[in-house]
Amino acid sequence: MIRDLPTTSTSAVVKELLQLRNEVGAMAMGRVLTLLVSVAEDEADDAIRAANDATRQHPARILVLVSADGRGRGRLDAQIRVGGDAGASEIIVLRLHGALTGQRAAVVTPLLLPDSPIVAWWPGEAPRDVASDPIGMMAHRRITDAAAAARSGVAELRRRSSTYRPGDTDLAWTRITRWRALLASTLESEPFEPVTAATVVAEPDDPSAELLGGWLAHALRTPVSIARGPQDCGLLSVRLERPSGSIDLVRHEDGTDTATLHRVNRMPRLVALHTPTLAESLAEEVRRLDADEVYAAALCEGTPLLTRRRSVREEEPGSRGPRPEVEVRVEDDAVAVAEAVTQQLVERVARAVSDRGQAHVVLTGGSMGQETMRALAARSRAGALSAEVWDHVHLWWGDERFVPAGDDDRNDAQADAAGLGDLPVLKKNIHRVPSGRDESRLAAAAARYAKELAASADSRRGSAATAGGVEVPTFDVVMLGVGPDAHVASLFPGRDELRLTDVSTAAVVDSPKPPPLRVSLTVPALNAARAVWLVVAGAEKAEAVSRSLAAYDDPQLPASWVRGQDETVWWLDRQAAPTG
Ligand SMILES: O=C(O)[C@H](O)[C@@H](O)[C@H](O)[C@H](O)COP(=O)(O)O
Repeated sequence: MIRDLPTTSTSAVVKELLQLRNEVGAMAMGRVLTLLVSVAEDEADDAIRAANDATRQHPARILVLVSADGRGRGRLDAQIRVGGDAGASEIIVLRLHGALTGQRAAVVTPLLLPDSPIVAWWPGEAPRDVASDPIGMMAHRRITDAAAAARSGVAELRRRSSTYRPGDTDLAWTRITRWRALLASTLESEPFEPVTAATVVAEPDDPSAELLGGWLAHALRTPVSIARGPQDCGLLSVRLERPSGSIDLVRHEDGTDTATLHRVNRMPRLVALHTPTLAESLAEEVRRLDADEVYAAALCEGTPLLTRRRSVREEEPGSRGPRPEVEVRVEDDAVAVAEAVTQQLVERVARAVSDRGQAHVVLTGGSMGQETMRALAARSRAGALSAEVWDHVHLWWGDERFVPAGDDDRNDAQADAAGLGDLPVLKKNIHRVPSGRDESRLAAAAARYAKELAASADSRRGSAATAGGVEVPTFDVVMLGVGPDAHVASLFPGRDELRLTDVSTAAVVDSPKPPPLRVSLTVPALNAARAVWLVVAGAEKAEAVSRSLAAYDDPQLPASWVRGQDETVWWLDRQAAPTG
């Protein structure tokens, strides 16, 4: 039953309410909780809906104070809903106009039940100090939502922290309950090792990430950094570093409410990671009346300890201005492409060694990986670079198939067969990706490769500052073959690995191109290179090439994500080159 009372008074509302309760058969009002909602007009409908849903599981009266229009004469419009129209209880909506907007506590007091608990909720903007606000002062608990504030969510949390009083809570905190539960249960299982550092990756200015980081910093007494992920990605991943390797909880961005938990020596585990709706979060908070001490510690003691990192891939398309320049070079056929590429490669290597004392080159697998290795071996045999130069050359792979050492399927074995052994490179400078066949060992292999990359990271990239992040040598040249689906390395279309921003390697399972298990460098690791060269031949690649050239960070076209710091070159044969 719904009763509208336009231009009314609080005493008239009380009278009407008593009468309605009699008519519909009043529910027991004894100790029922009152949810006091303070909201602006444009947010009122959503808030009432969420409050109604939330209190279906946990019966409560809902008293909504809508600040309609602050100008003009004071006026009160009311609406009362009881029975079926009010879910589990009763809803009283009070629309305040003019001077009455400043007297919300006085308006609402006659409608409160003696001795019954009060929870105050500000779905949008909240007062600076909620506990000192007249409405907040009446309440046992005060629920804010930093994510809904008009100003920066992180700045809003700082306010909450500086004015915190027991009983305060924030829905940005409630939204991470499941994250906390998953991380806590992972740490409670073997191996019981201390966490030495942690990183939370999230969209910029995400208050939930801030609170999760604060919780980790306080609970684990460890350095925690917040790294920027792509705009609008929400809370993306958490990495906990331990001596035996890291734990990574990575949310899937495909709307499935799932995540993958990666741990050393364990199979990656698919876990449910539901992001609660507004009503669900509210229901969780309405359920308790005691102060949330864990929230208090995360907010007040943890968040001030956080450090901030910019991810290497700093912003998303659109916010980054025009697409970076790429160069396209076309040769007659695959052999000519390999010739041209390796001619440039030896020049770059010589220059790098003379300028910086070493050269780091990333090799590709696939058909062009073999073609370029054959050409490079021939150049080396012809004396293209002196032994002193070769002594300072490091070779890496952009990806590797996770099969046993020496298996014909391995990219390094194919490079060996194509003449790698003819290059006078020091054995210790040939950085092969760890081999194996067992999926349970894949994450550890990726982690080991990341460690090896980090050990070669030069100081210019600030190894200390990037602990737990993308630590790789500044590659002089990264060569990448491109698949007909536009994959590069083992970064396949639409897959989560493409969006990793703060790890240098990814363990890939279920690769659409066989074999299924692979280790790949990530986009930030590849893009840390001075030069990224996409090396492609064959008509079957033409479509992938032209679509990738026209795109920019398209999740369906991994080749459109890679680019070098100084240059990005597409080396194509005629068949792969776009026509016209
Ligand atoms: O391990 C791999 O499969 C590769 O490293 C892969 O990224 C390759 O470079 C492309 O798939 C192109 O391969 P093709 O040139 O053989 O098509």
